[in-house]
Amino acid sequence: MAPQLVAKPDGYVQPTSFYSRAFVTFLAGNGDYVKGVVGLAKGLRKVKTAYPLIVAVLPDVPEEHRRILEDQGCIVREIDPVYPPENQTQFAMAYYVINYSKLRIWEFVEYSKMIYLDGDIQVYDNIDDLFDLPDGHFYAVMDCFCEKTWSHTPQYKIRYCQQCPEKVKWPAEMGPSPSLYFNAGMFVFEPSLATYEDLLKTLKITPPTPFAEQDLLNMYFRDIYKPIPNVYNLVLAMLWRHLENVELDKVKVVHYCAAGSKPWRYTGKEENMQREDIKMLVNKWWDIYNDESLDYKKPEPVVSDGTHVEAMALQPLVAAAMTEAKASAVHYVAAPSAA
Ligand SMILES: O=c1ccn([C@@H]2O[C@H](COP(=O)(O)OP(=O)(O)O)[C@@H](O)[C@H]2O)c(=O)[nH]1
Ligand SMILES: OC[C@H]1O[C@H](O[C@@H]2[C@@H](O)[C@H](O)[C@@H](O)[C@H](O)[C@@H]2O)[C@H](O)[C@@H](O)[C@H]1O
Ligand SMILES: [Mn+2]
Repeated sequence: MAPQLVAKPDGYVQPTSFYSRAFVTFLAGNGDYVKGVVGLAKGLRKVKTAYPLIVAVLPDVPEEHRRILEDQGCIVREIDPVYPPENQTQFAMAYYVINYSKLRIWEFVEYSKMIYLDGDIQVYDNIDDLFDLPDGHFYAVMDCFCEKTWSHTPQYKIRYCQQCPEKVKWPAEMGPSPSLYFNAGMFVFEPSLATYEDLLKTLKITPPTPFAEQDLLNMYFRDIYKPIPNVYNLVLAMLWRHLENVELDKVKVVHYCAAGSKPWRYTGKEENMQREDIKMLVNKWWDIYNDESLDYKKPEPVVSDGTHVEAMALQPLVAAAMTEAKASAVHYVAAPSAA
């Protein structure tokens, strides 16, 4: 059954899908980040999200890892890499160069609203309400400038952080204080081909910087960026840098981005990794990862009496409808000119 098609203002024929909303994450390489994505898929299932999880994979993600993700109810979509212009930049982490490929998710225009989540994020409470935030803005949580990964910046040098702007004030002689800056491990956005093309065009003329695509996104969306509370993306460094800004029992989303905090690689040896709150959060991640009751179960046939079927169970049907819609979309667009 081909879903109805809707022509959008920019001429794109958009298939109305079962979901015009979805979570999306990004996976590159044949390493252990696939564990992060499996954990994320199970965490989203545990909080009973109504929306699917799309995994944008680079070509170097092996078939075996793609199968593992599909068996966990994910919709796996291959994307082409995006490289920054030739550069001599020292990225904060050498592998950040692959993170520019995240920009491909703006092409996922069969969805009107998406929430991007890094693979090293876990969702511990339902955050579907974020999909209802007003359109036309870019929502994300403010980052912290206090880790040494920020030592290249003027704010780090004067110990200024947007998390406590009163503690060390931005000096007038340094000009206007920096715009609010978000962590790009989690954000609410609206896919759009026009935005996608413009982002790639902007990338081509923007010298790369240490935080790679995160810096580019902050510059690009600066005028429509709206901060959301840090319960939606707890950057772990907040625990030892700005504990006064954190209410751990209210946190819904944890971002395991501090050095040594990736649960699937945790050794406890790095700085801050012996903290009780860090050990608790790493164990919490493993409890979900190891919970077999959270594994995806192939769906029973969709019942005809309208009973709500768990969203993740509809994945394959949605993916099939997408493919069919895209095929008919191509046919539809071709028909008028043939007339
Ligand atoms: O080898 C890698 C490195 C990164 N990533 C993806 O890129 C995201 C951003 O990298 P990371 O989270 O390590 O950056 P951080 O937030 O720790 O600075 C990860 O969450 C993954 O989704 C990946 O798939 N494979
Ligand atoms: O490629 C640039 C990266 O930038 C961000 O990394 C974090 C991480 O490096 C922490 O160690 C820092 O303390 C934090 O501030 C910084 O934002 C995003 O989480 C990640 O998804 C990716 O976009
Ligand atoms: Mn991350």
